[in-house]
Amino acid sequence: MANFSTELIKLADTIIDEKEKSILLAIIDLLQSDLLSGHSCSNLAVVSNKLNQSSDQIRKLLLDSGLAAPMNLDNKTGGSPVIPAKPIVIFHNLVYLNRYFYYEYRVATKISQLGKVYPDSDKALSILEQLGAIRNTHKLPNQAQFAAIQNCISRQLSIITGGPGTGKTTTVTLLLWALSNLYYNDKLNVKICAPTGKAANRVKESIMNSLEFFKRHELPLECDLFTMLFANSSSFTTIHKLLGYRQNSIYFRHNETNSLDVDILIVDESSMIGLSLFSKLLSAIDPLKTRHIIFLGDRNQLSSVEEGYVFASLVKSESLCHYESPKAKAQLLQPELFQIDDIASGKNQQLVSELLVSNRSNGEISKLSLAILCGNLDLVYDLLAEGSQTSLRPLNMSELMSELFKTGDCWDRYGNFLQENAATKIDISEVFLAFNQQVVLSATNNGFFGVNNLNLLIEKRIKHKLSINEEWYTGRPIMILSNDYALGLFNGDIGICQICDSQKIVVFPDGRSFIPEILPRYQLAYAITIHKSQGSEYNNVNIVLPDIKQLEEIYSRELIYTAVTRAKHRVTIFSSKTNLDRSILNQLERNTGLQLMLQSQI
Ligand SMILES: Nc1ncnc2c1ncn2[C@@H]1O[C@H](COP(=O)(O)OP(=O)(O)OP(=O)(O)O)[C@@H](O)[C@H]1O
Repeated sequence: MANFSTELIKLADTIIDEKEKSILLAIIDLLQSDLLSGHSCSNLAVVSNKLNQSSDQIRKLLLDSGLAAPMNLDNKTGGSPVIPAKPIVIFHNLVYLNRYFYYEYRVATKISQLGKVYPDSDKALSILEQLGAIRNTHKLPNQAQFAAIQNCISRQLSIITGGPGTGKTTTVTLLLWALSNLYYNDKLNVKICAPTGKAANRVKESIMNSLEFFKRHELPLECDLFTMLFANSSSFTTIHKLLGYRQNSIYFRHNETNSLDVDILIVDESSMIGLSLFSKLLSAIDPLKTRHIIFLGDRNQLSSVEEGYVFASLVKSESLCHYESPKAKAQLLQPELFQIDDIASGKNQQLVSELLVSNRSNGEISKLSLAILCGNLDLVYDLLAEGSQTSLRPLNMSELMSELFKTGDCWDRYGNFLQENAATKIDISEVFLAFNQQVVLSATNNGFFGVNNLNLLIEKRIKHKLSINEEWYTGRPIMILSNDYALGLFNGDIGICQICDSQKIVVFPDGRSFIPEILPRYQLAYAITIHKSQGSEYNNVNIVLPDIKQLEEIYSRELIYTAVTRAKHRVTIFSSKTNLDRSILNQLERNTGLQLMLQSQI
């Protein structure tokens, strides 16, 4: 992005008229700042408003400067429209840097190319009948899950969205069983990927748990596919690994000219995928080779850290549940009063299947997250006041530390665990298990209540408990902050230190270990940002919303929903009422032209 704007500024500098030049430079500045905030483009009306010019004046100035060209998707003179070779593209009322227009356009094109709807075959019908029989006897899958499976079987590309515990993984596991039976004679090449290593490991674990669940409930769903999946080390992977990352390159080994050799592709945590990666992933899919591609995710979570709004746009392009409608609100908050069939959103052949009912026993946390989604402040505060699993505390460091180090709980328990095992050669998987029980999530890295300071304070207490002064000790958790393709370590990966024969190593959940000196940039991981917590879950989550003026903009419904839904058993929010209100009432929307493009029948 930096190169783009440097080039653009150079071009704008050649404009002779000083007034025009200054407006152009201001537009470039706004474009860049929108990209940094996650938008893929700028809204012409907003730009003109900020610069005190009319939209027509801004459009004319951009076009006359020679820096921009209009793009009209309806204007197809033989084949697909050609994207103008200008640094700026104006599409409807949106202003793009050329590259980002190209990414969105490529996503939209690919989505329409992957829109194959398969006719109902006898075999498919018979498999659905078998699944229907299982449903009758075992009450699983439920109606919405069944409809989602039906949708996915009948379409080349489909989306399953739903909050935590709504049964996305269960549905996908059943779907894999159905597909392996459908294509019985073929040796299916199935890949299951996610944007981060942590999320890829989690989906693997969740599918294993689903299979265990089926076994316990005696569902007759044995098939070789699962044995094959778990035997092949590359079945569960990150999107970067799947596409074949290359060191020091933004290009992958797999692309439109060297497509992925995969029959069925499942992509988990899709809301975390930024625009450029989404575009590159779809480009590497050959519609003639890949039979099914299924995107899974929670459309209400925070969007990717990078620019783009792809998953939410795709879901919105065919959205069925509007949280603002009174009926939807009533259904969401008291699903037990409604028949599951009322809520089931899937119908045969829909692109998007939405699962709404949580199967988790933690009723309070799912109610709280739904009240947040509905923007119902009264209900949120009632739930926080009355709940045994949910609570609101004032933002106060001594209250926070007493909660985190309550005797025998949270980080105190982790400290006890490390202390009890200090003399033995501890099994690192047990350390991970103890560590992953709890987390502190802050909205920011900096400041008194930021991740950096919280980590220092927590570590000080842990070290005090262990009576040590050393920097590295068994149990010290760190989070990697940048990608290192050579080591195969990625932003967000968490490792834990183990001292073996006086040597310190950092072990990662896949068992690989490194000496700390060769690790890419990292930070302590007792506390992490809410953004970094996406794709993870913990029993006990403590959320901190610091009072920092600059943070007001980032406080949003998506942020607080993402933080709350990381919790499985307990969530405590440390915040002022102002910040919590602000978070719940502020719904983020990113600028994007993707929905317009999808409607344009590319
Ligand atoms: N139809 C159902 N009836 C009863 N239990 C179910 C049903 N579907 C899923 N479950 C159970 O609910 C729990 C959550 O399901 P699952 O892991 O599939 O949800 P998920 O949406 O993938 O969750 P997450 O987003 O946290 O990964 C599991 O214990 C699963 O066995």
